[in-house]
Order: sequence, then C-alpha cells, then structure tokens
Amino acid sequence: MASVTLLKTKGLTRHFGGLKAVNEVDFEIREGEIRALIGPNGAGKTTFVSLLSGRIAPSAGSIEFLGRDITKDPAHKRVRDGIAYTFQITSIYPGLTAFENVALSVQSAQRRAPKPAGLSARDLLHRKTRDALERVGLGERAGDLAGTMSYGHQRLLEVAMGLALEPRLLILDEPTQGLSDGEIENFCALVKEIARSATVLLIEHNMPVVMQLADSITVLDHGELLANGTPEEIRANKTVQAVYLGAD
Ligand SMILES: Nc1ncnc2c1ncn2[C@@H]1O[C@H](COP(=O)(O)OP(=O)(O)OP(=O)(O)O)[C@@H](O)[C@H]1O
Repeated sequence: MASVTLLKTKGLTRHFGGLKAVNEVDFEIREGEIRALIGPNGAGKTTFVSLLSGRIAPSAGSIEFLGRDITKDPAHKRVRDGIAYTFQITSIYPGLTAFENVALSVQSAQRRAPKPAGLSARDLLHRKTRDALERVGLGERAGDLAGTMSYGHQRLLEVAMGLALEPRLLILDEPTQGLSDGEIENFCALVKEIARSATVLLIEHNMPVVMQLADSITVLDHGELLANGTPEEIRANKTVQAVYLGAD
C-alpha cells in the first residue's frame, strides 16, 4: 500500500456551545486506503468530516492535506485541491437530469484541470459525465430526472457527482443508508473500484459493510478518538465492543 500521508489532523476540535462534538482529534489517512469512520449516534462523525471538507470551521486544531495546512481554506478550494464530500441527497438538483447533475460537477473540476488537446470542451464534458455515470452503474439512467429516481439510484448519483470532481480523497457519509441488500453489494464493489484511483473515507453504520471494505477503522465516541486499527483489531478491542459493537 502507498505510504504517503494524504490528510492529517492535529487536535481538531469543534464545540457547539458547551457540547464537544469533536474534541482534540489526531487523525491520519494514507493515500490509497479505504478508511471507515464508525461510532455511536452523536459520536461526532459527521461533524468531523464536515471539518475536513470545510463545511464548518474548527474551534481549534489544524488540518493538513498533502503536507499543506488547509485549516483556513474555504470548502470550494478544498474541492479544487481534491477533497470531495458527498453528503446525503441534499446535494442533488431534483429538477435536472442525472446527466445534468453530474455535468455540473465535471464543470467545477474542469476549471482546475487543463483541457487535453484535440477535444472540445463540450466533448470532454460529455465524456467525463458519461464515464462517472457508467462507473456507478447509472449509464442507462442519464436522461432520468434526478427527483424521480429511486432512493438507491439517487445515492449512486451523488457518488457519481463526487467522482466527477476527480478527487484524491472521497468522503462518503452513510452511503448505504436506505439501500437494499442487492444495492449494498453493488455499492461495496463500487467502493473497491473507486479505491483504485482515490482514497476513501467512509462513515458507515452497517458493520458487515465496514468489515468487508475497510483497510482500517477509526472509532469516535463522544467526540474523541477511541481507537484506530485494522478490522480485526477493532473487532477484538474490548473498549470498542463495550461502547459500540456491543451496543448494536
Ligand atoms: N450544528 C450543530 N449545532 C449544535 N449541535 C450540533 C450541530 N451539529 C451536530 N451537533 C451535535 O454534535 C454531536 C455530534 O453530532 P454528529 O452529527 O457529528 O454525530 P454523528 O456521529 O455523525 O451521529 P450520527 O451517527 O447520528 O449521524 C451531537 O450531539 C449533535 O447533536
């Protein structure tokens, strides 16, 4: 596995009034990993990835991406640098087709990538949009209005929108929530495929999915980092069992 540190946090903290949603978290993810972020409800997982993506600002601490301090960078700059965050279906435009939704993401990525010679901007947009839709298995649904698609397909569309940003780090927040068993199986295959070209950080409640996909697991509890380890280490960790796995 590659050993380059992609992203690192030091003392990352976010308080909401008196509540320590994320407290002094030191975290590191290496390029090429699939990392699962788990923890009980309210553990601070969404707050933590929101800090990484720049959707919210930290109360204290720092974030480095490829060795550069990005703590103060706005969300759009982090997207340009290669951090994509797909959060629930709220990012989809229901009145646009699947193709149009993904094309919007491609366009924002194209602003930072040089255009290859011999291909018009329109052709490139078309090709990249189709590629992203095909990678998630929605090639046949390109013309469907996003708002009329099934829940599972909307989740996949959201992943396609993330992929279209050509991220180095793709953060997925509870991507299998609401999917059928068959859809979950396809989704796991998709994440493995995505991991060939991007590092994946996955918030996931479905433990079989976590155990199947993750190279390593980070456990949060009450905003604090409780454990880091391989799936086997986390499964065997008594503290984790007590606060999380045993509670399921
Ligand atoms: N904008 C906010 N204002 C106030 N409190 C918040 C805000 N966002 C999150 N919290 C609180 O911070 C804590 C951590 O929430 P967060 O959503 O990060 O947890 P989570 O681990 O993602 O939970 P879940 O698994 O239920 O999604 C919770 O107690 C939550 O109520």
